[in-house]
This record gives sequence, structure tokens and C-alpha cells, in this order.
Amino acid sequence: MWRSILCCHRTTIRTIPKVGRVPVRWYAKKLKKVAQLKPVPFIIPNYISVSKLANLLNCRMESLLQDLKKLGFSNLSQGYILSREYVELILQEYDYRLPDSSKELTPDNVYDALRTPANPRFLQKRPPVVTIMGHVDHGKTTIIDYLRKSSVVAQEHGGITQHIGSFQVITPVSKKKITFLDTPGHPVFLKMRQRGANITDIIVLVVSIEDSIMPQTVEAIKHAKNSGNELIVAITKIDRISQPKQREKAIEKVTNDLISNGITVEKVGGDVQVIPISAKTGENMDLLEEAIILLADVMDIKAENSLKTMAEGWILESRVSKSVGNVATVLVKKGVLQKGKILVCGNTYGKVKNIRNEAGDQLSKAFPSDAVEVLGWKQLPVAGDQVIEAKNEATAKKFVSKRLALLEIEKEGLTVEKLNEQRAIEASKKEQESEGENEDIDEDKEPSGPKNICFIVKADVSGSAEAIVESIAHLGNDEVKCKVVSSSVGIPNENDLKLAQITNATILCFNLNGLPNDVINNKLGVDIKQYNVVYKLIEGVTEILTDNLTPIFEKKQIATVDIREIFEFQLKKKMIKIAGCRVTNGKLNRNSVVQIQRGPTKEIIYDGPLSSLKQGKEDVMEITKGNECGITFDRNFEGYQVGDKIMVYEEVKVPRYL
Ligand SMILES: Nc1nc2c(ncn2[C@@H]2O[C@H](COP(=O)(O)OP(=O)(O)OP(=O)(O)O)[C@@H](O)[C@H]2O)c(=O)[nH]1
Repeated sequence: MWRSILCCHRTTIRTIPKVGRVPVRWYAKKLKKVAQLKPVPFIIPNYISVSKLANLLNCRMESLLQDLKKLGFSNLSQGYILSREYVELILQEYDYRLPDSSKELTPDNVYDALRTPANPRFLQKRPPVVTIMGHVDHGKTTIIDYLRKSSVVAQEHGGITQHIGSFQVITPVSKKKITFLDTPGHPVFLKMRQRGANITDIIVLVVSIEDSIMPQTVEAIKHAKNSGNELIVAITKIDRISQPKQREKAIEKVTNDLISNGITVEKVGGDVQVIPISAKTGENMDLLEEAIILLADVMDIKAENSLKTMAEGWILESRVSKSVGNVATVLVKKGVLQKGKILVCGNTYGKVKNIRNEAGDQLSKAFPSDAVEVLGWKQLPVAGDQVIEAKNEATAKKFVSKRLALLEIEKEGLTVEKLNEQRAIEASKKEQESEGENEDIDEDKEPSGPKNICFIVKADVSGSAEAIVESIAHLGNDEVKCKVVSSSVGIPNENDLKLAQITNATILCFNLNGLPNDVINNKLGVDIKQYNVVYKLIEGVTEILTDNLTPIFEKKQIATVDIREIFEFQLKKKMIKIAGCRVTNGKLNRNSVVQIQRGPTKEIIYDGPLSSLKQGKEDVMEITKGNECGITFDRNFEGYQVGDKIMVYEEVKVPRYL
């Protein structure tokens, strides 16, 4: 009961100390009036040793151990690592009020406190943010290229000079702005969606008039439904069917296919607009743009557009420029970006030095739904991360440190989790060893599933770390499997080394030149591999996995020996047989492994090592071709007869591949 209660908690408990029955006292305490309880004066870690907890609770470790014993814990030592669930129960026993888990600080929500409360007075219409999705080759890029040529910046400058992941157009009739994200398949968008962020307002689903609905169209429909984004369908490549009647028919077919895939198009009384277009000739492209504006008007897309609102946004892209340093494209979600503002993002922050558009022009401000390049970051922000304005540099620093500390706690948790896992494995191994009778049965047992070969990825930037994890995570076969236990940016630190030691992992360093010597030749004996090219790293991982495949040995014949005579000797009242042999081929070694074969069927009557090898009365190490010798076999095997042949072989390791 006790265990099952604990196992229902948030975190899975891997190692549970042996606790006795839970005293009724626990539950009585829980009923204590909330007002009488003290707030917990520290962030409750996921794992903590008894001695550290005593420190945090400012009590003597011996008395904590004694109290734990009274509470039903047994066999606890000062080094035992308690999981969070236990710590919470102990805190309750010590009259602390547990924090509301919904308000718990995490690396992902730590910046929430920087936000200004919503103020409807500042709400203003903003341009819709649009993503184009559809099946491969149905014409997404062609639509984007067409629109980019007519983009605001291109019109003003006769061209776009750099790619910043997004662009804006002004619609031909209504003269309103639309923001297009031009890398919809980018993993960043997946990352943002995973975080529950919906940066897109409208999805334009592209369907080719020739192919109609294809697998990726269905995927995009599914995504639109799940994300709650509004949808507009563009039936593309209509110029490919010039005959009006045939074109009508083809459009009709695509529309019906859309309906049967659950899209409620206007034709059947729904609200999804279907616009037949050609991005090649530009036919109906204006209708598509106006359809987006119409939908955006209905959706009444608004954001707080005031300098008083703390600005927020998302990083679309980031790069290091030789001339200006760290540059990131920020899609503004609310508020106004302005030179001099302080922005916090992921593990970094910066003071906005400059804001630029796609042509590289400096802008004084950027408003909601604008995507602009922002300069001035201390370190390179990661695409997909959220940007929030901070009051001043000191606040930004404080919040970034808070986040880093929370990340450190998370990492520590992982290390300890592995440590507890390791301990549990060792304990169960010991238990198995002591169960002598079952030994043979256990030995026969095949471990189920592939063996995990662990790796820790450390890279120069988070993009590379992610890419590397993606490229190696699937490596392996049904015998061995690559398992990435952690991946992060920067030179391996003490925690990485500890984690590697516990999980028996190899640390893969990518683009981390100049690793310190105490990391390369670390005292823990952790293997550090360094790479600068991804495919070399993949090759290296494949090699490590291959080395971990169970070796297969093949018998290679190296000599043949004939049994020609059998001698019998009396040794301490016991008759002993010796096989009188002649080496007919190769070289027989004292340490050779042999097979005795009989008759034309080559029936194997013995397979094993030699017990002795003599020439005359002398023990010898080897006998070469044409020479005679006396042999005895292991475990006193004497079942051979004259005429049997001895095949001498060595075990050769067969190369294996994944
Ligand atoms: N005639 C005609 N050809 C088009 C049109 N739109 C796209 N194409 C052609 O269709 C092919 C695929 O177009 P893309 O725009 O690259 O398609 P995509 O969906 O971006 O393809 P992926 O990036 O591979 O997913 C190219 O050869 C385009 O020139 C159109 O409206 N009319």
C-alpha cells in the first residue's frame, strides 16, 4: 500500500528503501491546519542525501536518522539518497507546508514572473502569422518565392538580402500586412509546438490539382486540427490544366477529397475557404492573400502593442556574424521591441543593440507579428526559445541564474536517478548471487531486448547537439542500441563525467576544440571522443556499438594429428592411458584446443583442451609436423582408440557488423 501510494507520485521511484508500515501519525499530521505550517525555506530537490537534507533542515543528522527510523524507514545511512516523494513526506512531518506543485518553478516557467499582467487597454490588431504546409512537391516553396518577391522589404529595396525565417507582404487590395513563416518544416516549430506555443495563426494547406490529397496533406490536416489553427486551402498548379471544364472537374475532385478528409469547406456550408491558384503564373495569388486577411479579420487577431507591455517573442533563427556577433531573428508576440531594451532568452540575455529587417536596414522599433533580427546577445540564443523582456540588466542576470540553477538541479536529479538505478542493479545482482541453487537457471536466461550502449553528447551549440542526438539515437540492432543519456552544450563538466561513469557512457564531444587535459585524461576513466565532422562521429558511435556485439568465434583448423598407439601406465595404483600420436599437419601446441574425430563420419568424441603433451618423458610446449608425441586429455578422457584423428583448431573472432 505504502509503496503503491508513493509510486503514484509524479516521479517514478526507482529505488525504494525498505520501509515498514506507515504509522497513523503520518496521516494525522497531514490533517494539521495549514496555518500552523511553515513554508519550505529551499527549493525541494528531486533527490537528496539524508546528510544534505539534515543540513537544509538545520537539524543534526543523527536526529534526522532517528526520526526517519521512527517513521518506519529502516536501513538508511547518511549517504542514502531520498527521492523527492520521501523528502516531501519528511517535510510534512517536520511541519512544513509543501509548495503548490502547480506554482513550482521549473526551467521552463521561471521567466513567467517577468511578464506583465494582461492589459486589454493595450490590445490592438496585429498581422496574422501564416505557415504554409502540404505534401512534398505540391508547391510550398514556389508560393513562398512568389510572395517573397512581393514582400514589403523586397518592394522597398528591389530585393531581399538575407534570410531571416520570416517575411511580410502587404496585400494587393486591402493593403494589410501578413507575416509568413518561410521554414515551416523547421524542427524549431516542432519544438515550439511541443512547448504548447502556437506561434502560427493560420495554416495555408497546399494541395496540387494533379495529385489531390497525399500522405503529407493528411498529416498537415491532422496537425491543423490538433493545433487549433484556422485553415485555408490553396489548390495549386491550376495552370497545368488549361481546359476550363477539365480544370473545374479537377478542382471539384480535390474539394470532394478534402470533404472526405474532414475539412468543412464553404461548399458544404463550412468555413474553410478553398482558393485555386498558380504560384507560377500568379493567378489568384491576390485572392489567396485577401482570403487570409478576411479570415484574420474574423479571428480578430490582436496583441498588446505598447511600450508599457513587457515585450515577448520567439526565436526563429540564430547565427553568429563575424562583424556583429550573436544575431537572432525574433518573432514579436506582444509588446514593442526597441533599442536598449533588455531581453532574456533561454540561458542568455542581452541588451538590444540593433534591430534590423531582411534588407539589413536598422529599425527603431518592432511590433507584434514582426520578425526582426536582434543584435546584442551575450550568448547565442537557441531557435525555438522564448524571449521575454526584463526590467533591467540586474533582473535579467538574476532570472538567468535562477534558470541555470534549476537546470543544474534537474541534471543532478538525473545523475542521482542513475546512481540509485545502479545501486538497485547491484543489490539485485548480489541477491541473485546468493541464491546459489538457481544459479544455473539464471545463467541460461537471455537478457530481454537489446543492450543499451550509453552516450553523452556535448556540443558547441544546442543545434548541433540536437542534430547529433537525432543522427545517432536510432543506431543499433536487436542486440545493441544507442542510448543518449544526456546532451548539452559546452565542455564536459564534473556532472557529465559522474553521469558517464555511472551509466558507463562514452562522452561524444562535437566541435569542442581545446578540451582541458583533466577532462581528456579524467580520473574517473571516462572515455572522451572528440569529433568535428558529423559523419565521423556517427562512424565512431557505430564502431563502439559494433564492439559491444556478442563476439562470434569460428573454429580454424591449424593442425591434424593421428592416434597411432595407446600406452598404459600405472600411476599410484591407477592405470593411466596415453595416446601415442604423430602430427601429420601443422603444429600442435600444449594450449591447443582439439577435437577427436572417429571414422568416415568424423563423429566427434572429444572436444576440449589437452591435459599434457610429452615428447618421450619430457613435457613440451609444441610438436611440429612429422614428429611423435604422447597426449593426455582434460578430465581424464580416455575414450579414444587407435585410428582416431585429432583436429587441432584455434578460435578465430569473426568480424561483426551492425
Ligand atoms: N506549373 C506549375 N508548377 C508549379 C507550381 N507550383 C510549383 N510548381 C512546380 O512544382 C515543383 C515543386 O514545387 P515546390 O515549390 O518546390 O514544391 P514544395 O512543396 O516546396 O516541395 P518540397 O520543398 O520538396 O516539399 C517545382 O518544379 C515547381 O516549379 C504552379 O503553380 N504551377
